[in-house]
Amino acid sequence: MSSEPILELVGVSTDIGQYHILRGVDLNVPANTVTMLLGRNGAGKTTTLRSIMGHWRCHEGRIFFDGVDITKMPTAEIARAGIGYVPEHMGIFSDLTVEENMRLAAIQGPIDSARLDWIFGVFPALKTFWRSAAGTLSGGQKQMLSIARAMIEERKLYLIDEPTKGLAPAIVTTMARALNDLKRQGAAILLVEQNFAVAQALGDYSDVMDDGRIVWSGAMSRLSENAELQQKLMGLSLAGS
Ligand SMILES: Nc1ncnc2c1ncn2[C@@H]1O[C@H](COP(=O)(O)OP(=O)(O)OP(=O)(O)O)[C@@H](O)[C@H]1O
Repeated sequence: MSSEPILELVGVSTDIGQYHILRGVDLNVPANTVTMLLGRNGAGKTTTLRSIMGHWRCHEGRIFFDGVDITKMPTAEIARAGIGYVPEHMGIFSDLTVEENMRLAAIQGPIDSARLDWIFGVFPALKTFWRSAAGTLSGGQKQMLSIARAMIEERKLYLIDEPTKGLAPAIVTTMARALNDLKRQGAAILLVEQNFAVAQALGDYSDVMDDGRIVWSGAMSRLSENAELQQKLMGLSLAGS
């Protein structure tokens, strides 16, 4: 890979209760790239993101972010170090307004108005519903708010779990544009995404998981050109899914 990794997992193993979910994950995310984390349902993608954030604690292995060992750091400190996390189930506060959700997400202080204008440009609905309770937004708007919360301050790395799941095509396009903007600003993104058109359009690299391990790693273009490889790694033709 061309650039130094901003994130490096070395032999990360995580148990949930009695189950061995991650079994020695080795993963590199190069700076200023989009790395796709792919694999069948239950392969361990969400558990990998949660282990990076310290929501699950790995019992073996090491996690380095920007050269610093974050393996045992408290989650809040990991976030402050510069990782934005967008969980699969949104992570927004339904009873609070859009504005309050955004203000709470700005962990370094007041919201930067230029950055907020950029977010309103990408997701105009958030401006329209600024003073509405987040719980009253549509599914797509909630997903936009969830991503916008992570975008409100500059982060070196974003971990984003299935941002387009269940969204209408027009909103998927908006979402993809927002992620592209983040990358153009110099961020790295580790993205779990089942929509192959999105994965193909955004991904520079791809890591495929199976049964708690990375089983293939390489340029996204190599995977998208090779239907046989997709079939072998994921048991399905991604292009047809
Ligand atoms: N809280 C939990 N308790 C018990 N098992 C869990 C828990 N969370 C996840 N698992 C199990 O860990 C395995 C990996 O789950 P994970 O959510 O990381 O997979 P995934 O690759 O993200 O899949 P999906 O696309 O379905 O979200 C699965 O077998 C799942 O059932």
